Amino acid sequence: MTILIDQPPLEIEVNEKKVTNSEEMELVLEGGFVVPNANAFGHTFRDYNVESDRQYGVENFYKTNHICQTYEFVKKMREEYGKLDKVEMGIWECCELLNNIVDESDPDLDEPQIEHLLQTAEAIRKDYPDEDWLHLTGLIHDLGKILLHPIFSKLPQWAVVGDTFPVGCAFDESIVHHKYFKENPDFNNPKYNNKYGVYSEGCGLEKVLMSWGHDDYMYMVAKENKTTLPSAALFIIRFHSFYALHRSGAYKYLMNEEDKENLEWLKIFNKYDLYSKSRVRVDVEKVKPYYLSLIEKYFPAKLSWEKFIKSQQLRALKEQAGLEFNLFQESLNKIGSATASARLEIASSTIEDLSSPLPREENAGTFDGVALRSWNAG
Ligand SMILES: O[C@H]1[C@H](O)[C@@H](O)[C@H](O)[C@@H](O)[C@H]1O
Ligand SMILES: [Fe+2]
Ligand SMILES: [Fe+2]
Repeated sequence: MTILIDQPPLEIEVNEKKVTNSEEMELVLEGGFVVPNANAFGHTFRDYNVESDRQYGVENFYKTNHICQTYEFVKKMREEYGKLDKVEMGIWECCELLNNIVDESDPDLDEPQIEHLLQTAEAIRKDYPDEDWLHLTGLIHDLGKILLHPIFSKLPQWAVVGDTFPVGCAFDESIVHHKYFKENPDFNNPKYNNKYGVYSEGCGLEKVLMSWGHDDYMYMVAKENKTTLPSAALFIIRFHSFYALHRSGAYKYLMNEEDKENLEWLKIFNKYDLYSKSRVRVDVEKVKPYYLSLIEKYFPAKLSWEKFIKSQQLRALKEQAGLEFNLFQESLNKIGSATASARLEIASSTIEDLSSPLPREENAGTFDGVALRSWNAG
């Protein structure tokens, strides 16, 4: 029997079987991957309203994210980060740097990101052994989270992670915690707050500005460094967090024919990205040679990345962070004082980080392998 889980299909159906074991129903993807019934915290995947240890942080994350991600903000970030002339680094080096990064927007995972990359890639590899490009896509899809790294850009979480959505047209109601968009300046701007906004029917997603974060950044890095990965891989990287489209079917009218084909692969990819999240760790050393061979096949040994933002952008970010700070203060009034002071500390340190002097240009050369290793060890 073929059934679908968790959302109505768009153009394709990912074949899944429902099998019964002694106590509960499990969902099995066509290739054999077993979709777990619950995430590592015992809740349904992507439940943004269930009370859990992560719920407060995740909701607060989306509040800030939805208020700060405006059309203007995205345009500036794309311009700045599209330059890609500051740092040279290989793909695997970047994976290793994600060893210390935890994503605050994710209700399903609090493991370091390198685990998530390998879990996704390995789950795909088992079910699609011949699609090596898709294994590598699994490995690299979240590498853009390097923007959070203290020795990289150190952007605040709201500017890096979480589900993404188009800016420049109306925010669809299917977007997680949609209510917080009311405070986004674009919400009341007649240029942007209607179905098409600055876009047109079938214009193609390539032309659509998405809220700024790890997806768009990694897409730029892969594309500009002339990866030989197929267009479906680049599409997956750029839109894998666009749940409003691939899960809820919103914004379909912006797609062109090529987008529709690529969306089929994205929907397959998404099952592995989402449901492979677990506490079971992959043996990094064991799988490393395989992934190094794929990296060599599809990428140059060193890629160019944009690491720092310039003063103008920094100022803009500081203003946004001021907004973030206010949000924290507002929430302080609502929660108990012990947690409140802890939150205040976090908020203030975000502001401090953003106010610290700009890194000097001469620091922005090739990565020093030794320095990187010692940072990791420390
Ligand atoms: O919280 C997660 C996380 O940031 C993922 O990397 C992203 O792809 C998802 O869309 C989001 O829900
Ligand atoms: Fe992601
Ligand atoms: Fe992911």
